Amino acid sequence: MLSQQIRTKKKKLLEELGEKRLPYLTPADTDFHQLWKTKYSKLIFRKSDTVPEDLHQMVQESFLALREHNCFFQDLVRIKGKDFLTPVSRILIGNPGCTYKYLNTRLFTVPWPTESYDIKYCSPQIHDACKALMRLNDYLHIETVQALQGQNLLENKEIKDTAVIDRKQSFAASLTQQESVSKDQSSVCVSEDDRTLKNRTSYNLTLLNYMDPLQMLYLKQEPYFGMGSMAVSWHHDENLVERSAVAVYSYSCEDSSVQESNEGELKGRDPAVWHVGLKVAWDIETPGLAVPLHQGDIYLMLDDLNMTHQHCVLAGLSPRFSSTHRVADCSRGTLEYILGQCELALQNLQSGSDSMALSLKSLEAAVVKQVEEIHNEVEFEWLRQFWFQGKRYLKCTDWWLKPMAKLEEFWRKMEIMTSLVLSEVRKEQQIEEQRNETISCFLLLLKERQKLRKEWTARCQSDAAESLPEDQRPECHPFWTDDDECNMPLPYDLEEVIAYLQNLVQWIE
Ligand SMILES: O=C(O)CCC(=O)C(=O)O
Ligand SMILES: [Fe+2]
Repeated sequence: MLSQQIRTKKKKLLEELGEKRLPYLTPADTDFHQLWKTKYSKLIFRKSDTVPEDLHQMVQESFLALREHNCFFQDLVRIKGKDFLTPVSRILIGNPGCTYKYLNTRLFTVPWPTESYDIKYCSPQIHDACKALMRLNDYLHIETVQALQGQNLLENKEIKDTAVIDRKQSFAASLTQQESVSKDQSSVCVSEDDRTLKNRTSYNLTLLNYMDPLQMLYLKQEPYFGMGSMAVSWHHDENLVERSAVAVYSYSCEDSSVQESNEGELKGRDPAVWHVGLKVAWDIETPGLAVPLHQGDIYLMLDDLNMTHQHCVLAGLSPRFSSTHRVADCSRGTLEYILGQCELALQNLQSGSDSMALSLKSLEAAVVKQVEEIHNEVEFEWLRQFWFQGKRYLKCTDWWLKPMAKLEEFWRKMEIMTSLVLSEVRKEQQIEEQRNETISCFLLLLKERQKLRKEWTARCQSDAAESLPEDQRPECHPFWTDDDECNMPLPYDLEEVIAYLQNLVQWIE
């Protein structure tokens, strides 16, 4: 649905609700487990005592170490064209070179220690923390696979049963078995199911959240059910592989002296305790669910739960960390991908015989379009996203600095390529069909570039941006003015270039 329609629908619902609130259940309600089983069955909960004690210890120490080293940051996200600072502070940890985009913000992983990568951390504790979270990731992966197998969520029941038997044998043994009966249809499907299972559970990163409610001046109130203060508003998780699971480890630093309100005494959820809230999307019939989360509890959102339902995080009174493991859709989100794109674009650039004069190999519309698209992608999805987050990544590791410098070098070459297209266009030549097509494509992409540059300049100058401490303040980079001696072939502001091309297009038509 279009976001405008969603907004209208949401607004209408809230107006209809007025002072009334929709019902929701907590463990204090008799129907709680029945509702969970029937309407929220793909939400899996594991109490802290099911998790190995040494893992708890490692993970909890990591959270505290990362907080100690000031590695958590509020994100300056953009929703419906407005800038907001998230109440929770975050850090992304995961596979080297991976990114995760949410609410128009691309977060870059602090890499966890991965074989064959030489990663330098700012302190040994940060290294240990990343390592511990990778161990938690492995643990949650196994838990998720088991939960999915237990839930009959694989396509075909019969095949699923075979798969379970297979997994009970050693990996090597099951491989041999599959080979020996490879002509057997069901066995082929088993491996397909295995692949599906792997694709939907191989968490490649975790987004860590931290919030101390007592430090927050204002928290939004949950609007539909009256569930109280929210740390994270209702949402679907974005940018995930379709039907992939999400696993969350929750660590609220509960003080044993804080008295929990007696069960049954209160109406609704206990405001002292952290909860995850769930609702069925676009459904006001089904009551909501508020599940209390205590120190070290885990929950999983399996299969399409994240699509059919929304979730939110309801704040308690104590500071709380969570580690949310995801299968990010990295098809356009890895360093490897964007470097590959840049190399593709630069294939259209050639240096002449004197090796100084640069020129373009092709002026074909499709080629120019592809190059200018990649130019926009590297500028707005990578360079500006990265520098917008200030120097935050340097708190943990310098891992991204080199790749960013490389991407900027590529981008500079693409600025030259854009200027070369422009000078070709300026040459008065016989006007041919192909040239018109090239100019229109080119113009469209420059307009997009200009629009996005304006948006990013504004984003860097918002009140929220300027309220941030110096070391977190967004940097509008790359940025240059006409007097800068930076040898840029084109101005930052493309207004005049666009006006010129616009004119040309009109004249041709
Ligand atoms: O902290 C949690 O329990 C979940 C947070 C969440 O929903 C998110 O970060 O997307
Ligand atoms: Fe979420």
